[in-house]
Amino acid sequence: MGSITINKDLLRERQSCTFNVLELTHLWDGGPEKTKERKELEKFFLDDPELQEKIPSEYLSHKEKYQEALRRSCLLFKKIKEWSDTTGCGSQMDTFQNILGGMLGSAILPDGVPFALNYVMFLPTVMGQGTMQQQAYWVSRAWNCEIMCTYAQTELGHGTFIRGLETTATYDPSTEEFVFNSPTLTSYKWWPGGLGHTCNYAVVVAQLYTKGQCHGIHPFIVQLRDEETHMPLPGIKIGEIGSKLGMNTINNGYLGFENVRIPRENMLMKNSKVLPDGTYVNSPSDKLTYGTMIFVRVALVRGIAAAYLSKALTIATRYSALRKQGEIKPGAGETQILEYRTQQHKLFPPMAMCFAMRCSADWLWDIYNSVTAELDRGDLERLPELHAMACCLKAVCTKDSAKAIEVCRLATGGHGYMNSSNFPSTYGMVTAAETYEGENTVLLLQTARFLVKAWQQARSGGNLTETVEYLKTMPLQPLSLWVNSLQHLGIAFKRVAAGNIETCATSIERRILVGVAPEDAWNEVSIQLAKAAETHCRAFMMQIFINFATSAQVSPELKKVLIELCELYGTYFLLDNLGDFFMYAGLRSSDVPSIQEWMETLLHKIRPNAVGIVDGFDISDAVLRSALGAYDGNVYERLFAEANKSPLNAEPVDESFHKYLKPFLKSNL
Ligand SMILES: CCCCCCCCCCCCCCCCCC(=O)SCCNC(=O)CCNC(=O)[C@H](O)C(C)(C)COP(=O)(O)OP(=O)(O)OC[C@H]1O[C@@H](n2cnc3c(N)ncnc32)[C@H](O)[C@@H]1OP(=O)(O)O
Ligand SMILES: Cc1cc2nc3c(=O)[nH]c(=O)nc-3n(C[C@H](O)[C@H](O)[C@H](O)COP(=O)(O)OP(=O)(O)OC[C@H]3O[C@@H](n4cnc5c(N)ncnc54)[C@H](O)[C@@H]3O)c2cc1C
Repeated sequence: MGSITINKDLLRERQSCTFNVLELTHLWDGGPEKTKERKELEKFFLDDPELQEKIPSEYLSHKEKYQEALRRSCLLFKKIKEWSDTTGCGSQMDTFQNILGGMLGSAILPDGVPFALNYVMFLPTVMGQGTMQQQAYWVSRAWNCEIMCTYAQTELGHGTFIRGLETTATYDPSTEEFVFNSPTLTSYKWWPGGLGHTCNYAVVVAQLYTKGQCHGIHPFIVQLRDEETHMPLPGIKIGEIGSKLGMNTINNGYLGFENVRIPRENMLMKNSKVLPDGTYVNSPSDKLTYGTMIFVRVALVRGIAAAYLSKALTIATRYSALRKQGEIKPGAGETQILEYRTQQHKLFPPMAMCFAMRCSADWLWDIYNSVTAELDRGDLERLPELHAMACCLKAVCTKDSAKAIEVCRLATGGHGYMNSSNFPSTYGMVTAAETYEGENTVLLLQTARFLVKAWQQARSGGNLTETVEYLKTMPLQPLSLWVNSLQHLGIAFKRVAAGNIETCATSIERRILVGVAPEDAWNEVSIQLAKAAETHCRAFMMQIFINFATSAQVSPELKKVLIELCELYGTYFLLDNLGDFFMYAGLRSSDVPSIQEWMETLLHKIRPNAVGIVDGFDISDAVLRSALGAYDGNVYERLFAEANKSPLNAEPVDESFHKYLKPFLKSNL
């Protein structure tokens, strides 16, 4: 390879950018201090040669991949402690978030961190559902990695319908122990991250039986393996579930129980309890058991959906600025593919989505923290709204992100199909989030349940919480003529959501009136219900983005870009769902050409800043891990270098030629 210089087209793009890229980086990170901290953190971890990949993981066997991931995880977590002890810079929680779900983790362990569940689910469950004594004991042990833990809820037979879990925990007052059993094959735990060969403890969710009565599902801490030998304890049947579409180093496992006994104190008893004599004490709300799932859904919107989309966009946009293919005007010379309006339509709306996701994630994180504090004071009033918003934002953002990452891959043509583009592993990571922590359709239906209730509340003149307030006002406002403005977009999205919710509510009512059972009516209308939840989420994201773009304390140049992206978000989804806007928002077909033109003009306006915007995400090459997306744009040299890492290129003639191909060819002479 020749000497590395910055690609000329990328240089030109950077020179023509109209805003200060560093200002965007600071805005994205949450301030200059945060940017500084992130960069120091990245340097500390990514400059360590021991944490760098020696052989691309695609060329390792399944077992080697796991072993290498475990080696790096141990080093990584030692370094996290070193980092916090020596720098005092940033809270450990920030660092963990960056490692487990954020950019840093994806640079060092792109196919998943086998320790993730210890931090993402075990610790939050103990903190949310354990008593003070339980927290004091287990949190420090797990936090300091004296033990390694996971969260075992899903079973072979049930993932969504958790009330149907089959694992049993039966209380034995004579020994003050719970006895765990897996009565059927379908009751085996299946999926928990790190369960296969990494963890020695787990929170296990099981049906609690005491005094002959079942009290539903509850969380327990169960030791799985000996702390010295790591051998499975008697009665524990444990293993790994095998190779998957992605996340192949997170070590998902299975787990069965045969009369496994644990002390009574290992039931997490902050909410409900079993007394030594076996008396069951009820929780103030059975929904509190579901708290950890809310936490992870909240964390995923930023940590997975927005973060991985920003990576895919950086790769595809830089590549599109330097890749030349064909001519727009014959004889005018080959054009950067980013000049094609269709290419801009592939890349710029996802850029807008990325910003909308980030604003929504910040809002969600804030309300998560305030509602959690209210729950601790026994106030459950805002829990349904938090649950509803966490569900729909998790579903819509992971869906948009996965879809957009695939569009980014397609936008890079054949080279995007290479593992060295880093699209396959990025997609594998994000599409998993469409399923785990609540399958997306199921989560949308949870939001719909809240929305239909809110609709009924609005009709009967009751009070409504912040996110559904519009259900009261929207139907009353007269439909006005269409105006191409952000304000009108915000209202139109709410009208569409309100209209969809009303359609569902009246469809259900109509069916019930003619004698359909309410549950059947719900199922019959559920296609529309899932859609209503999505339109509610979209209206929410539109409004949050409008508030953010119009009130951001930034330079006029950057503000202009934010507003353009915000308008693009609105026009893109409007044009993609015209039927809804015709039905509910007063749009007429004669309005459409001007909106189409508005959207096309926005693509044209964003075009000169496209590279600047993705540069503003400030994702280093070590984090991007992409031959197509590196900052210098030396794509072809990098593709060659990556191809030469293929073990097949180690010898000019592979031994299989002599073994198979040569005899075969000769036999045909
Ligand atoms: C340090 C941190 C760093 C973070 C970094 C970023 C992250 C990085 C991550 C990378 C690593 C990846 C790790 C992968 C982790 C995956 C782990 C899992 O999947 S684990 C497995 C995850 N598994 C799943 O997610 C399973 C999905 N299934 C479920 O969640 C539930 O079973 C269900 C919701 C579907 C139904 O439940 P069911 O009992 O049949 O309920 P009904 O329908 O009958 O409704 C009854 C009432 O309850 C209400 N309500 C419901 N939920 C909640 C809630 N959470 N709250 C409050 N309320 C709730 C509901 O509204 C209703 O209210 P109302 O109308 O009566 O007033
Ligand atoms: C990579 C990965 C990591 C995971 N990690 C963990 C972990 O650490 N710990 C853990 O406990 N679990 C984990 N899981 C399991 C995960 O939480 C479940 O897979 C998820 O909750 C979905 O459940 P399921 O697989 O049973 O799907 P199902 O519920 O069987 O869904 C199949 C289909 O049925 C539909 N469906 C189901 N119920 C309804 C309904 N009520 N209404 C309408 N449609 C419905 C769904 O929409 C979907 O289309 C992980 C999963 C993955 C993929």
